Amino acid sequence: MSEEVQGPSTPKIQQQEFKTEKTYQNPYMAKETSTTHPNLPLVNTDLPVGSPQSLEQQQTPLSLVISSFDNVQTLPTPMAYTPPVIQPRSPIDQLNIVKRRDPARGRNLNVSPGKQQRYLSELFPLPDSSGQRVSSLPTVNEVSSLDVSLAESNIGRNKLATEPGEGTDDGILTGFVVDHYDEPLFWRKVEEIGAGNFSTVYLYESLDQSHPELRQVAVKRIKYPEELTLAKFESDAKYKELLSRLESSLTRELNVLKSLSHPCVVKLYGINNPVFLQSGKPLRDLMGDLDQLPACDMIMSYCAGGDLLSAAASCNGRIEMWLIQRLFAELTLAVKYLHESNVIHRDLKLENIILKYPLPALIGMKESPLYTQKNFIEVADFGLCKRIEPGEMCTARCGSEDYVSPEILMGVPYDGRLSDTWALGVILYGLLECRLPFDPPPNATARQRNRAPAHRIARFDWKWFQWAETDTPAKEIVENTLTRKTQRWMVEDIYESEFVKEVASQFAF
Ligand SMILES: Nc1ncnc2c1ncn2[C@@H]1O[C@H](COP(=O)(O)OP(=O)(O)OP(=O)(O)O)[C@@H](O)[C@H]1O
Repeated sequence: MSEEVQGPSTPKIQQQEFKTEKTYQNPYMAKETSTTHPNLPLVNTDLPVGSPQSLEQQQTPLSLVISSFDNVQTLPTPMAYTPPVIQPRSPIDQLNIVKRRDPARGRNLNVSPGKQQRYLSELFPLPDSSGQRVSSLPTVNEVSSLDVSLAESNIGRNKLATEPGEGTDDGILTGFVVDHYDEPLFWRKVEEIGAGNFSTVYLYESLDQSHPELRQVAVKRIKYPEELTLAKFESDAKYKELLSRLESSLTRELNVLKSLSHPCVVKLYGINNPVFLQSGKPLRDLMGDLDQLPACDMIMSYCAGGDLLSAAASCNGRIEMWLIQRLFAELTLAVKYLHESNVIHRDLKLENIILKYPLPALIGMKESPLYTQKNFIEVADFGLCKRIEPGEMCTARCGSEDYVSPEILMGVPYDGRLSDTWALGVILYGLLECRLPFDPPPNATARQRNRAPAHRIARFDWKWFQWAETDTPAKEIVENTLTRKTQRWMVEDIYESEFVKEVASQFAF
């Protein structure tokens, strides 16, 4: 082990067998049984670090081998995780998903954030599911609170046949401002600005000048899973279940977005069809007798700087510390606001932090009065969010795998707020170290590179590399978030930290 590489007190965990015999019902596949996996230790995430039990766990034969990394030029990331041929037996090994890499992202960044994250969600499968398998675990019922059926109503139905953006492909979008459904507004498509697993995002410009704030908008067009676009499955019970899951997920995203108002959270300005905001089952209401799913275009605030992952990639991950502090302070404010509003995000990651302006413009604002007056970021992508009751635990296993907390991986009920702060720790580590904490270490052996991040996450197996010898107030945030849930900081603790408080107290927005 290289002497100069010192990490936080990453526990080494005794290899134990899973005791659980829980059976998970996978709605898309045959029943799978979770039993013991020989290679995966049981991680008791409730043990305080330093406790006798925890120390006992450290006496593990699975010691992490860190050899010297003198010759490391780039940080390796496996292109794909090939699951073992054996029957999956632990909750983690049920995460049978393929990693995709977006070649446009992070091309020049010798850090592993330059990849499209593996995605796991039990809520609904990926739209282009050809090469993807979505982990689907204990079924949970996270239905939308909105349960208004507009089946009897004709609102919006006449719009379907002439859906401008998609249907006629003339690049003109007709939309309605939230809660003002009597008067349509029109936008012209400019270009595609982003794409995720569940949507494509476009820049649109207003065709009239009546609403200056709506002059440029980001339009998020939902991609439907292939299973729903193939009409031959329509009679299937499976199709109906999938449609209803997608619908509740979509309405949840829309209704939560509609209720939020914070400078550092993306704004939902409007929608191409009011039914999406008025009905609890808009897809079924709008489909009617038609054999196609209705286009769903969310009209949102536009962030000209793109996402933080791409921005970091564009400067080879070298973002100055003042800017990291500034961006992270805003992110903390946004998440604090969400949690105070009883909303958990569940998909916080670099790709979902979007910059209001391009990076050079943000850097140029450092010395300007705008520095304290304008927000730099918005948090986007509420596709996996959930409104929770105080104290409510979640069971849906979802998120992007590199950012997902150990308790979500292990399949135990989890506090969504603590899983969000775990993701904040991953993000801050990523910005500081130019790699994600649970990527294979820079000097990884071939065996370590083939191991999925999930295995390292379950062991809290991360280390400082670039920051091993240097101190910064940012480190305490990472060390107190990438830790066991019983010790993990809530967002209020992060907000109170020196690193965040120093900057956040200056904001005038
Ligand atoms: N309001 C916006 N302004 C500018 N760009 C945006 C905006 N919203 C999204 N984008 C871009 O589009 C990308 C995809 O958006 P989003 O994450 O909402 O889609 P998704 O399909 O839900 O993604 P995921 O696969 O991560 O769930 C973002 O990473 C970002 O680059």
